[in-house]
Amino acid sequence: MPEHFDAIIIGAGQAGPALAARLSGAGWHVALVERHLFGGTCVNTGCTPTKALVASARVAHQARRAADFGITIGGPVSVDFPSVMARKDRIAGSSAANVECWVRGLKDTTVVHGHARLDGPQRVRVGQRELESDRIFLDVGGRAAIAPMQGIADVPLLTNSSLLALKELPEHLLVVGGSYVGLEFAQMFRRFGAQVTVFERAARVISREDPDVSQAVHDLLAGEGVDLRVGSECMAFRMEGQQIRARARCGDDEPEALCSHVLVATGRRPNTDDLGLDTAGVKTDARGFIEVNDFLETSVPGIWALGECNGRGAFTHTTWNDYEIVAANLLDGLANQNRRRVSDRILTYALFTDPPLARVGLSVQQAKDSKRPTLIGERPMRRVSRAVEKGEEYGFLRVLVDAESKQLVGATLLGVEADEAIAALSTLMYAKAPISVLQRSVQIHPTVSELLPTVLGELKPLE
Ligand SMILES: Cc1cc2nc3c(=O)[nH]c(=O)nc-3n(C[C@H](O)[C@H](O)[C@H](O)COP(=O)(O)OP(=O)(O)OC[C@H]3O[C@@H](n4cnc5c(N)ncnc54)[C@H](O)[C@@H]3O)c2cc1C
Ligand SMILES: NC(=O)c1ccc[n+]([C@@H]2O[C@H](COP(=O)([O-])OP(=O)(O)OC[C@H]3O[C@@H](n4cnc5c(N)ncnc54)[C@H](O)[C@@H]3O)[C@@H](O)[C@H]2O)c1
Repeated sequence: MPEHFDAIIIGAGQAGPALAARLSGAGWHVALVERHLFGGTCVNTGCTPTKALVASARVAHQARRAADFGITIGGPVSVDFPSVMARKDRIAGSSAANVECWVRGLKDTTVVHGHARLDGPQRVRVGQRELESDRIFLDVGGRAAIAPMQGIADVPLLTNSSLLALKELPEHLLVVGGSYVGLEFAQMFRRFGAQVTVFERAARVISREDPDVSQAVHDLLAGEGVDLRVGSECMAFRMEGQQIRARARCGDDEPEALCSHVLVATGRRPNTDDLGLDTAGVKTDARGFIEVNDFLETSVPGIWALGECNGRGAFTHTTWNDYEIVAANLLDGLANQNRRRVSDRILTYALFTDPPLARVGLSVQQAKDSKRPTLIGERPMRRVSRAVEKGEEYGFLRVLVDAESKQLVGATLLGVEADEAIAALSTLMYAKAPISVLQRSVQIHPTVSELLPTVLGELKPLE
């Protein structure tokens, strides 16, 4: 006999637990199925462990620069890699335990352990158990996608998950893919003392960004001794004794690296291939992402898809926003015209190199493509007094403003505290307020944010 629920949620990543809490809080009888670790990618193999490691790497970097600040450290700075990893494990482990404790404590939520598969539009099988509901929520996330490359079957490859489980510092880490995952790991492992090489297939790293932004991040990492090879096509691998020989083709150049470890950071794929979607008729796109409308409803009534698996966002904050949209539309009694929509979301994210790169809205190229008259304001971080005082002058502030409405349409901040300062700009965009609101505001001195009104006052036409 199937067990009946008011809602079945598959996946306890970033949307599942919060949705279970809200639905069960509203009196629904909920089943939450998780096959592996509570908290999903972000807590266990993504944001939390990587940002804990970025913090350790920053301490090592700053300690090496101690003399710049008039501080003497009595001897060379060394990195105790097992202790760094133990700290990361403590932080991520406690986060995962908190999520698990939270969901297990929810009244009216049944936690089911195991791999869930749809078996028709209203039924889910988990091992021997059959669950039934006319509302099913899929928050199954994604995993590392390994790009096809010659010889990869013959060499050991690491993904974000296995790299985070290493016990010893790699002597020479080769990172394939110079984007969010690859660059955060590249910088931190270099700071821990490994030799690091990045092979990126595109003509530049983080190729979704404007070319000068890519270049600034490239120079930042190169300046710390990361060897970056862009335009690395046709990567091939083979074992050479205990080491891995990697070769690429970059135009006329054929760079090679003899490395101890290879991290593949060539993108993500959704966990939809073994979910029984076909049994219910849930449509996916060519890459396996579940097709959803503006309310995150799939092609099958009564089935929603949230988070990374719907292809509408690949960040924790976008998954969380998906949860808010679905919960509000189901529970908040919103009038039809007030229903929350994915299209209300403004793109924002950070690359947590040190200093970080923070983005909201349009890039310069996208603003040009929009054909709207646009104004641009820029300031190097060396003209931001807080950055000078902190001895971290790398980077710049850039804002883009619609010339007619005088509303902010995008910003790129590269520099110390950029990941925090961007929030004022995204809030301005959500408020659909003219930039005069921020220009007339008083910000704390000395902060990076205090220069945002100044940059907005120094606009010129974007050519
Ligand atoms: C190295 C790295 C660093 C990152 N850093 C950041 C960052 O700093 N900031 C940021 O915003 N984002 C970051 N991200 C992205 C972020 O981690 C993800 O976008 C986010 O975790 C997606 O949440 P989700 O709930 O959609 O999926 P997930 O967190 O992947 O959760 C899905 C859950 O579903 C479970 N599951 C899957 N299939 C089934 C099934 N059939 N049955 C039962 N359970 C199932 C999985 O075990 C998992 O627990 C990072 C990602 C990586 C890889
Ligand atoms: N700070 C953050 O918020 C953060 C951090 C890490 C990851 N993430 C999330 O994880 C997702 C995945 O990140 P990612 O960096 O793995 O993927 P990505 O899709 O952003 O980048 C993959 C990179 O690999 C390159 N590539 C692909 N095939 C290759 C090949 N054969 N040889 C060499 N290079 C190749 C691509 O050109 C691209 O630059 C991101 O979309 C992001 O949402 C977020």
